[in-house]
Parts: sequence; C-alpha cells; structure tokens
Amino acid sequence: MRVIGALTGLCVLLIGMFVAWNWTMREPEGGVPSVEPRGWEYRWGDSPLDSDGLPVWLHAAGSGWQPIAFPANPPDRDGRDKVWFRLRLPDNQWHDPVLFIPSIDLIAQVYLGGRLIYQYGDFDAGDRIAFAGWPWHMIALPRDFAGKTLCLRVFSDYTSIGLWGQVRLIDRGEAYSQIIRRSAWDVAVSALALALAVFAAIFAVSGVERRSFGAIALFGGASGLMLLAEAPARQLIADNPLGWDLLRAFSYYMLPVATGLILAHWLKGSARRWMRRLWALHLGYVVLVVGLVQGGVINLSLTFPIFDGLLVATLPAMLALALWQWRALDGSQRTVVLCFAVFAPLLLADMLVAHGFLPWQPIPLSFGSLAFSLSCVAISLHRYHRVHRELARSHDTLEHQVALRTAELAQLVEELEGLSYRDALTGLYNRRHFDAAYAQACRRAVSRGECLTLAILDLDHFKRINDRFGHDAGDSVLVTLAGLLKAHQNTGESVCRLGGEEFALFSHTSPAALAARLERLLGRLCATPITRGEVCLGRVTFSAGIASYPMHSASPDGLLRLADEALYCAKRGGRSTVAIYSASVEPCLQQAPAGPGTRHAPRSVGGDAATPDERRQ
Ligand SMILES: Nc1nc2c(ncn2[C@@H]2O[C@H](COP(=O)(O)OP(=O)(O)OP(=O)(O)O)[C@@H](O)[C@H]2O)c(=O)[nH]1
Repeated sequence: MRVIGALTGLCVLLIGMFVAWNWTMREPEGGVPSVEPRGWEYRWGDSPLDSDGLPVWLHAAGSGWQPIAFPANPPDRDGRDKVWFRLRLPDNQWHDPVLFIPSIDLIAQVYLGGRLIYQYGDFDAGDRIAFAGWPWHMIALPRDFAGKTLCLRVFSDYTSIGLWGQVRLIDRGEAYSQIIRRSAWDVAVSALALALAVFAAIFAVSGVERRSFGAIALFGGASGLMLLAEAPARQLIADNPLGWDLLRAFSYYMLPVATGLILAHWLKGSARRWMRRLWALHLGYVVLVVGLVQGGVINLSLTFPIFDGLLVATLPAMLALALWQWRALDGSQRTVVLCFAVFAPLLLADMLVAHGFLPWQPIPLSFGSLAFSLSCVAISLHRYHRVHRELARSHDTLEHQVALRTAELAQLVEELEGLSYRDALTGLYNRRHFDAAYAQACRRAVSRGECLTLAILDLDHFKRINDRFGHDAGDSVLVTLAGLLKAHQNTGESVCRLGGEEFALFSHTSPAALAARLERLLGRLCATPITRGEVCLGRVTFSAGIASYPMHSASPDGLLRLADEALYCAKRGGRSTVAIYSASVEPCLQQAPAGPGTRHAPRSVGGDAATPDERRQ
C-alpha cells in the first residue's frame, strides 16, 4: 500500500512538472516585448566627484570610454575592482518600465540623467566590499527615459566584474510574469528532489539500507535546495538575497559529499577509499566555509571560486572511480552512475559560465538533478520492494518458527504436567493425582449410584529393610510392589503412591472382589524373596485396608478414613493382611492374623492406640 501511495504521489508530481515545463517554455502572449539594450561603453577606475558630490564621469564626454558588447568583464582588468558602464537608453515603449538585471558582481550604483536612482550593496566599516548576495535587480525607470544616459558604477573583488544574464528593458508586470514562468520548472524539480529526500530519510530512519538511503536523502535535499535557491522566484518567496545565497552555497557544496557517499557505498577496495577521501575533502570544505563565513572572516562570494576549483578536480575523479568499477556495479547502480555522468558535465559547464570561461547562457542544471533524482527514486522503490519481499519472507519463517516453538513448548508443558502427577521413583500416579482423581470418582459414584471401593496398602516393617540394607534397597522394594500393582491393575482402576511406603487404589468393583485380588497379590509378593543384585532382601509383605461406598459410608468422601482404619486394624492384627472395614465386628486389636488372609476391621479404634492420621504423621 505504501508503495502504491508513493507511486501515486510521484505521478502527481510528474504531471505537475509537465505542466510547469509547458508553462516555463510558453512564449508570452501580447504586451510590449522586452528589449536587450545595446551600445554599452565601459571605463576602468572610479570617477572623481564634482562640487555637488556627484561623479564627474556622469557628464564626461567621449574620452576614456570604450565600447563593449555586454557590461561584464571588460578586458585588461589588472586586479582593478572598480569599473563604470554607460548606455544611451532607447525609445520609451512601456507603461511601467524597469531595467531588469539578473545579477551584478558585486556592488552597483545606477545613475540616470545625472541622478542616483538605484544602489545595491555597500562597503563595510573597513572600506572593503561587503558581499550582499546575488539577487536579480528590477530598477524602476521614469517613463521619459528615452535618449537619457544610464551609468552604472560597479565594484567587485570577485573573479568577475559587471552585470550577468539577459539585461532587459521591460514592463514591470511582464518582468514578474517571466520570473514566475522561468522558475516554475526549477521549483517543480526542486519539489521532486525534496520529496525524494524525505522518502529516503524515512527509509533511512526506519533502518532499511540506512547508509544508502541516508546518502540519497542527502543528495535529494542538497540538489532540491540548490535548485530552489537558484530559482528567480526565490526573491518573491523571501527577499533575503544573502540568506538564499548561503543556502545555495551550502547545498551546492554538499552535492559532491552526497554523490561521493552514494558511490563509495557501492565501490570496493582502493576505489572506495579514494571516493571516501574525496567526499571527506568536500565535507571539510563545507565545515570550513560555514565557520569562516559565519565568523565574518571572509565573504561568501570568495568561497565559490575555491570550491569550483576543487570541483574541477574532484568531479571527474569521482566519475572516473565509478566508471573504473563499472563491471562490479549492478543495473540500478549503473543507472545512477550514468545519470551522474550527465549531471557532472552540467555542473562543470555552469561553473565555467559563472566564471566567464564560457559565454553567458542558462545551464539546465535541473535536468541533471532531475535525472539523478528519478534514477534514485526508481532504485529506492526497487530496493524498497526487494527489502519488503525479504521482510515478508523472514516474517513467514519467523511465524513458522514461533509455531514450532509453541508446539514444542505445549508438549513440554504437557510432559511437565504429566510429571507433576507422577511419582518419580515408581512411575505410579502421586498423591496430587490421587486427590483429583479420587474426588472425581466420588462425584461419579454419587451421580451414577455406582459402588466405589478404596484400598490403602502399606508395606510391613519397611523401616527394617531401610535400616538393614540401606535406602536404595528400600527403594527397590517400593519399585517391586509398584510393578506388581501395575501389572495386576484392572481397567478403570487407579493405582497411586500416596507417599512413603503407602499405596492406594480404587475402582468400581466390590470390596470382596478387590480384597480377593489383593490377597492373591500379597501371596505372590511374599512367596518369593526379593533380591537386589547379589543381596537377598528377604520376603516382604504388605497390609491393606478396604472400605466401600455405599456399603460402609453414606458418602464416598469418608472412605479414606474408613480404609485407613481397616489398614490400622490389619497392622495391629499382625500385618500381612487385607482387612475390609466392618462396623459390626469386634475390634481388630483382639484379632490374630493367620498369614495372608482377610480380616474384618472394627469401625473405630480406641484405647491407647493412635488414630490413623496420627500414625501417618
Ligand atoms: N527407601 C525408602 N524409604 C522410605 C521412602 N519413604 C519413606 N521411607 C521410609 O519408610 C519407613 C517407614 O517406617 P514406618 O512408618 O516406621 O513403617 P514400617 O517400618 O513399615 O512399619 P509398619 O508400617 O508399622 O509395618 C521410614 O523409615 C521411612 O524413612 C522412600 O521413598 N524410600
């Protein structure tokens, strides 16, 4: 969805650019055409002042004046920083005439008919030329200017001296209209580059190919701001020429830094190292310039020639490094390098024009920036798509892994839960399970009216085995009994180890049937002596107490106590016995065991005997 949104935004921007391009290229309709005045003359140096404080040269006749095709860079400068230009103005044709000058190097006073009508720039306290920026100038003329002489007094310590661009006599309204028309395209390309910068910055911040997108964001931002700061309409947005030129210089100087960053990321080995040195050199220059200009040490205008000199060397070097590793680049990287190969000569040409090495002409820098920006947009979208696909793939893998781990965890939990209900030594269910399962069996017995019979078994004189043969031997006896109980367990019967040497089992069978089965087990157990390795532990017996619902108790909850009483009775009766609880017979204390067999236990035990609970403690 985000890609579709970005593409829609891009399409809207491109349509806007197409409209801007058409508008920029459209010839003005109607109105009085502008005139590029001819017949300029120049004179090096500065005029003395007359008694009224006016320059004498305003009235001087022909002596010392030389003809020049255009009022800029007269020959034989010899380090001079003052020059005069003059011009006899042609016939008046306009309603609100102005003299439009695209740029002046650097300070100028304009006189018409011996009167100062315009001044731009000044000298600072130290009588040095104070750079005030390179704005366009719209100099209002009186309607009767025809035939009068216009004089320009120009000061410059820059590489150029004079006027720049297409100096025209034009109607004020038409001048504004042309400014806006000529800016439309540059502003549109600038908007595209800035939008690209924002998108790339978002990608960079979100951590996707941080370096690449960071460099693209820097390039988009620098070229977008540079184009905006160069568009004639900038002055209509804010009348701050020096501020715009600072912005232009900063963004212009950052272009090789951004380009170097983009390319260095793709290159390898020594090409990469050299590319890094080149962009670092430019970054150092930017930092130095900002420091010196802000500190008032030098004029901003002086930093341009130095930068341009640097650029003449580094730009071709950057291009050469990128082309050197052409084979190692992928398709999208080659596209960017090709666009750079278009942009770099345009930058150099613009620079040559600015310093007068080429005749003045507008250089379509915006096309270079546009090509570079569009290729970056295409690559960004391509990479974003790829990264998105990879993310989706790893997301799927992650989900799969999470599902696997969750299943493993669930299994583990199940196992742990199972373990928590098992007795570690014998593998039988433990007391925890007994409590839950027995409660459930009680509910079922009551609701279905079924019989529930509970037996509690306890090994006889188990302590002696421990004491004589050791705890491990005792353990093996416990395991033997557990194995026997498990092996003879009926379906639907639960066998548990309650703790120590005490076991319990319950089922829906009758007490007599259960007692008969336990007696058989007791017979088996004591028939064969238990051995552990070479050691014979002797014969082992157990005693058991049985109670049943509803036969012995109105509620199955009371069975545990009754079965325990029966067990107690079996123990007191001589052990090795299975006793069924009975409320009607004599107390078991008076009974004598006769080997394995069923004994009837009393309902209660009295005298000095401990209760079953006390015994268990
Ligand atoms: N080896 C072993 N001994 C245990 C375990 N749990 C409890 N015992 C021992 O079992 C013995 C139980 O002793 P008593 O309660 O005196 O019971 P008894 O010796 O069997 O005597 P009667 O029950 O009266 O026949 C104690 O010595 C406990 O230390 C166990 O898991 N393994």
